[in-house]
Amino acid sequence: MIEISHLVKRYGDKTAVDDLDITVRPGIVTGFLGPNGAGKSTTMRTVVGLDEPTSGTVKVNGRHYAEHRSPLQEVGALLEAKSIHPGRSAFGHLKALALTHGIPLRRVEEVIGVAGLSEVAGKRAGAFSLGMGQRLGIAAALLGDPRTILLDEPVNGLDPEGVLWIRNLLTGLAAEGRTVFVSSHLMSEMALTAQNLVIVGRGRLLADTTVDRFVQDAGGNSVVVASSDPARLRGLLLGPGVDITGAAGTETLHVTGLTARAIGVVAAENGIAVYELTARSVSLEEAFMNLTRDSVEYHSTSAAERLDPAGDRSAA
Ligand SMILES: Nc1ncnc2c1ncn2[C@@H]1O[C@H](COP(=O)(O)OP(=O)(O)OP(=O)(O)O)[C@@H](O)[C@H]1O
Repeated sequence: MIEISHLVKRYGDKTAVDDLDITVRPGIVTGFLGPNGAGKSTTMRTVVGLDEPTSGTVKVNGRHYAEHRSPLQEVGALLEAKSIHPGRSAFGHLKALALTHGIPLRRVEEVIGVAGLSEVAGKRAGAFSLGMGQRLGIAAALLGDPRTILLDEPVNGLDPEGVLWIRNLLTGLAAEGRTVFVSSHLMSEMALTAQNLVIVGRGRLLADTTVDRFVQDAGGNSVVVASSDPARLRGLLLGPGVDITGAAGTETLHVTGLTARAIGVVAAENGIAVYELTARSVSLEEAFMNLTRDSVEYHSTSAAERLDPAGDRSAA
């Protein structure tokens, strides 16, 4: 469990984290999302004592990180700044970590296997690809068999097989009752992996919710149905958990809470002709961008804006 209470972190004039209040629970994967510079890495660094909060408290498994007697066995972290000696082999790196933390060498072999690095364990870490480096970082995070795992952008640089591996690994770790807190820019990947989402922008909490709730609040999955008798169809479809909207005088209804298939069956059973039946799923990326639009610090400009910064296209 990670308990972050009124966390503030400032670097000079810059407030990287602004009064963040969240609890990351065990037994589920919690996705940590936000635009570039939102304060995700800073927050994670404070959890493992790499950054001191300006104010507020951060506890992991009930204590401040520094108060744990064997922190690597409490919290495993993959953070952006890697401290791997490039001349060392993957095995050598993990062995050195294990030796300094009283972890048996058999565990090194184990995590090398889990991370899929068995064939390259003797290779210089400096020659590793981005994806192999990520796997080594994750192996190091798991070395102490920690109850809480923090991963900053773990899918960065991984190929599709690696992305799937991470998804299964995180889900498995959570199923074992561990706390899994993972940052990512990939909303669609988080939707598949996480149950809870913490979304930040400019250091502030924007949402602390479940993936299901987030989808629902963003408009949920709906079905558009155009038919010969929308008023009668509406009456037939209405029921608990079903919401139907549609402008008067049009043949189109927007239905949430029922599948397109179920609507088609009801229409057919009641002799109503269906002209259109379209399932619409909300794009999570779109919902995320709507939520964080005002918090994005690093906007790119469109090609048109770059060509004509004054925005006066009539002169062109
Ligand atoms: N050591 C530092 N000194 C000064 N400013 C910093 C430092 N670390 C982070 N910042 C600033 O704090 C803000 C939050 O940065 P942080 O890296 O935590 O964001 P992030 O959400 O992890 O971003 P990204 O998605 O790009 O990795 C940024 O504006 C960043 O420039």
